[in-house]
Formats: sequence, structure tokens, C-alpha cells
Amino acid sequence: MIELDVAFRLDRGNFTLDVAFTAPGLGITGLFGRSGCGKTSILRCVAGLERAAGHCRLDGETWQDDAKGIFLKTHRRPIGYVFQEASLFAHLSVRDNLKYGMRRVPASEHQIAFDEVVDLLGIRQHLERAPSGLSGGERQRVSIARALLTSPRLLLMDEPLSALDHASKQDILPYLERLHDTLRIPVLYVSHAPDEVARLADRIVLMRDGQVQAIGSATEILSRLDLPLAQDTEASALIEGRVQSHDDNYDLTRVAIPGGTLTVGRLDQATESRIRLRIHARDVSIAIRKPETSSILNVLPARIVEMQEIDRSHLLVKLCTAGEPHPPLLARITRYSRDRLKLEPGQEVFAQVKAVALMD
Ligand SMILES: Nc1ncnc2c1ncn2[C@@H]1O[C@H](COP(=O)(O)OP(=O)(O)OP(=O)(O)O)[C@@H](O)[C@H]1O
Repeated sequence: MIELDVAFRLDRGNFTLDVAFTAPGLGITGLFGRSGCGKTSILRCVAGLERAAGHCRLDGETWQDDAKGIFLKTHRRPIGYVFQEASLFAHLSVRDNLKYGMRRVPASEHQIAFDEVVDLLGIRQHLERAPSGLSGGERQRVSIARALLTSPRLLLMDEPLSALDHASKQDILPYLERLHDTLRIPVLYVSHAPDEVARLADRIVLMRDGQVQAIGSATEILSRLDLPLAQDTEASALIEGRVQSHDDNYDLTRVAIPGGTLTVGRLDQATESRIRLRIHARDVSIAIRKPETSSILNVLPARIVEMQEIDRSHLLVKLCTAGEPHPPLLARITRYSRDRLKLEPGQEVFAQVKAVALMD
């Protein structure tokens, strides 16, 4: 199993980066934290653009090891780097920008074909255009394609969506998800947007003041009440499911999840497809008896694991659903409701889920 293994220590006067973590060789590892906590510094150290003390290995290949006096220069590390702003050559067409990336590696080492990348990122119709004529989102897709065409063994993405407006972000996210599903290249993805991390990351490294505050699967980190992602207004839980059936009459889809079924607006996915759903805390309410007369379709038996007040009127409730492996759900309710329903940890309740979003 390919694995990224890093340990960096970097002193910059009033900022010290001191981190050590491993990331799996597949999927997206989100580096998440406030501005200035050291996310970009980690990417720069992995890329060899910054020289911290420590080590950096990918799949047993050492890019840096101070103990052994090893430090590979950036151009010798098989990485693709995508920045906030697309940095394309203005005088070259999109096609030539892409070819430029490809030429950086010998043909024998090409892992991904030109056409595959072009189609994956949906940029075929732009190939002969100049970068200046593209929208921000299109330019960023070209930058990602260019990075991929260098056949990297690790893709570093530093807030690739932060310079885009909301519509362009929504436009590009499905492409990033496709990359995730299609390519077997691990990605280190820096973001300070909880929404983006929840949508894309499999694993989250949560940073604070130059250190790793927590690390774990996205499901776990998103639902930990002691961590900032759960405190956010976008707080949500991820749940894995399987498309069970489609209801043509009502245009709905039934999704089997551990311990129950969710009925959602019709999904394009074929039956038996594995999918990831996101359920916002604000869309979950709690009932102590099974509601029989509600318009809400999704009612799941669950148990209260933990509760935490988030302000004077609201609290977050962490629930676990009935079936193995008991995926967590978050519910944002009022303190008043907690007192009225006399809710407490350990109690068996029903979670009413008002809305569910498909992640991939
Ligand atoms: N070249 C530099 N010289 C000195 N200090 C720097 C340099 N680059 C960054 N810093 C400082 O190091 C700290 C970490 O910066 P870094 O860019 O890694 O944070 P970040 O989490 O990526 O922030 P952001 O989300 O704003 O990009 C900050 O306090 C920053 O001011």
C-alpha cells in the first residue's frame, strides 16, 4: 500500500511548524485549518520548496531524510502541484500548456494518457483556445490536467477552488470527485472551507497553530463534537450507502444504509452502486417516539452518544444509527427541545432527516 509519511519541523520566528503524520496512498487527504496554521507550509515541504527538518517518504521512496542526509530537489520529486490561481502560459494554447507538462517527464514514465485527462476534466472543446479566454473554473481544470499529465505519484492541491466564485466552484467539484474515483493518485488537498473538505476528503488532517490537532477518517473528524468542523454552521455527517431501488412513480430513490433506508430525490446511480451521502446537522431533528404522521420520509432509529452546547440556544447532538458500523449522525437542536424532550446520552430516539445530499 502506497503511503505518504512525513515529519517536518520548521521555525520561522513567531511561527513553528511541527507535524508528523501518514496519509494513505489512495484517496484525498484534506489538510484543514484556519488561515496561517501551516497548511501551505506542509505542501511546500512535501514539494521540497521549503527545507524543514525531518523526513518525507512516499511508498518507501525517500524524498527527504535528515538522518541520512537525503533531500531531493523539487524537480526530482514526482509531484503535481495545483495552486489557488491557475498559472498557465498566456502565449501557449491550452493544448500546448498541457503538452508542456507532459514533456517534463520521459515518455516511458507517462502513466496517464493525454486523451484520458482531457476527457476526465472536460476540456476537449477548449484545447485550441488561449488561457486568457477561459473562465476561472476552466483555467483551473486545465491546471489540474497539466499537473496530472506530468504523471505524478502525489498530487498537491492548495485551495484550488478559493479564487473561484460560487458557481464555478460548484461546476468544478464534480470533476474533482471524478478524479478521486478514477485515478489512483493520492491527493493532499489544502482547504479552509469545511464544505469542500466534507465533500472531497476521505481523511482529514486537522491543523492548529502549526500542529496536527486531530487526524482520522472524514466521517470521524466531521462528527467529533470537540473539533471545529462539527461546530461550523455547515456541520454534517457522512454516511455510506447502497442504491437499493428507484421509484418511477414518485421519482425517488431508496438507499440502504446501516440500520435502515433513506428515501431521497431520484439519483442517477444504478442500483447496487455504492454512494456517499452528506447529512447536515441542521437537517436532522430528534423525536422520542416514531413519528407516524410526519411528511418527513426518513426516520431512523438511533442512540444519543453525546451532546454539546454550541451557543446559548442551540446544541449539537451526536447520534449513532442502529446498524453496524453505526455511522454517526449530527443533529442541531435547541436547548429548549433538549429540556422539553428530556434528552440525554444513551437514550434511544428517532432521527428525522429532512434533506440528504449525494457526495459522489
Ligand atoms: N516565506 C515566509 N516567511 C516567513 N513566514 C512565513 C512565510 N510563509 C508563511 N509564513 C508564515 O507561516 C505561517 C504558516 O503559513 P501557511 O501559509 O503555511 O499557512 P496556511 O495555513 O496555508 O494559511 P492560508 O490558509 O492563509 O494559506 C503563517 O504565520 C505565515 O505568516
